[in-house]
Amino acid sequence: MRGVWRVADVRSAEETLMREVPDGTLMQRAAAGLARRCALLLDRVYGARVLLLVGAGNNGGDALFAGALLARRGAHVTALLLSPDRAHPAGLTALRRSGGRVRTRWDERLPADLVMDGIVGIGATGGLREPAIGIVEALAVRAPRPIMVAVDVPSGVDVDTGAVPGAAVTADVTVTFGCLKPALVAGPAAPLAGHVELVDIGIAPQAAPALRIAGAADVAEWWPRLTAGSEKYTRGVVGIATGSHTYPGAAVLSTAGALAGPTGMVRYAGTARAEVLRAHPSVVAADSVAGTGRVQAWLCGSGIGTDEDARTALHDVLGTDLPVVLDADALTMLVDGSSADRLRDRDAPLVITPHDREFARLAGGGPGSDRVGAALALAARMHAVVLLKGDRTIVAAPDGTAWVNPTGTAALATGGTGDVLAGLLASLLAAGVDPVRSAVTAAYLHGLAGRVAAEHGPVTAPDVAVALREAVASIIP
Ligand SMILES: NC(=O)C1=CN([C@@H]2O[C@H](COP(=O)(O)OP(=O)(O)OC[C@H]3O[C@@H](n4cnc5c(N)ncnc54)[C@H](O)[C@@H]3O)[C@@H](O)[C@H]2O)[C@@H](O)CC1
Ligand SMILES: [K+]
Repeated sequence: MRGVWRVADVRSAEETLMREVPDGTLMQRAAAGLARRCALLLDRVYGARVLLLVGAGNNGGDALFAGALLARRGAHVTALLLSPDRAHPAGLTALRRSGGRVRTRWDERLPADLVMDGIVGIGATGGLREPAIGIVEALAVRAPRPIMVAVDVPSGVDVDTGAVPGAAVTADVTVTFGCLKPALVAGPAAPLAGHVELVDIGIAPQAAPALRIAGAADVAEWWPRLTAGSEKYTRGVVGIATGSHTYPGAAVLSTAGALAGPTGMVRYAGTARAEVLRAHPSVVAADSVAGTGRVQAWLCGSGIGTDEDARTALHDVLGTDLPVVLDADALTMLVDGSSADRLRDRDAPLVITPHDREFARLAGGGPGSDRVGAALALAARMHAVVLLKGDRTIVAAPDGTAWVNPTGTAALATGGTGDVLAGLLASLLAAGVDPVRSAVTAAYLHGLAGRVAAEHGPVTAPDVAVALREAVASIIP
């Protein structure tokens, strides 16, 4: 698990460390890491043209010291000071001593193979301002485009939320210091960071992380293991109430997702039973939730519709004391309030898996640009684990913990992939995996499956279901 910390926690960790090391040590470590990464990005440092965009604070200081290191290796380094009176004095001295040049006016002709964005870092408030906006926009359309390296964070983003309030830098690489920050991994800011590289400057935040990122090792650890004594109920039997005459595909896909999980058996309940059995002969099928044998978790939602039968299915699923995943149509039915009593009376875990439009219906407004904050608020209000889908899927728990999924891919933006995800998630719940871990694991493997499927051409939801098995096999020893 990797942690992601907010600005206040980064600052307090920096202050603790700064009391123990000589002045300027942290900035020297940051600048050394930054210069090393920039050198790798350039074909050749000697003779390369490097442009530093230098703002008023220490972020500009990092850029100046890193520029000095590159200048010493023979790069032609020019610092453009956006607030000439406030540029980091020691950084300026170091750059000048190393042969770097300093400019205070933007000029279209300033050459650049590589641009270092040291306009603003964790001290930022609001979007970029002039003259930075004009300069960043001009560089973004320059041909050939220079390599853009953001110092700590791309300037212009809201570091704590990942919102992008106005103009912002789009980086190829972000070299960040000490720890990851929310804007590098979540919200509309995340894609602006490009490839994120973490430089260890020795800080160790003590606060709980604002966000967590699971890795393959976590997923492997949480995945239930088979033992000599395993049978279907120790592995977990999952109930699937999805699909309908009109949308049998949703039932087939969510069942496929469940079968790729650790489940010992899938029981299907609904009117797409013929199609489900044809695709998956191992499934035991019934017409209704009430007529289904013993299960250990339910998935209700996708393709089930919102008619009387669908409402009965939802009501019956929520009436159990089992963990439940609600998706798609089940979320639509939740909004009318008719299941409110059932929700209120439940103690068992509830996981909901909305995309943005479903989220808006449930929450009374879209997630906006603070996706983590919005997901956490809905999780607390509904006493549910919220898996908010997106290219950086968020998992938010009612206790205030939040995760962001690192494996997402645009290849998954195609109809029916959410059904596969929900099936896998329900399968993990039925196996007794904690609801947050189930959601995080399902998102992780689903993303990986999307990537695997994309290696063979354009991706459809059945491809993702098939690739899920390969993704599971690649992670679970
Ligand atoms: N504190 C530390 O120990 C370390 C800090 N480091 C660097 O220092 C940065 C933080 O430095 P600072 O606290 O000086 O803050 P910043 O350099 O992030 O920015 C603060 C300055 O930028 C101006 N500013 C704020 N919002 C702006 C906007 N939207 N557009 C343009 N200008 C804006 C403010 O007037 C302020 O003077 C980090 O991001 C990192 O790059 C690193 O050197 C590592 C060590
Ligand atoms: K920056």
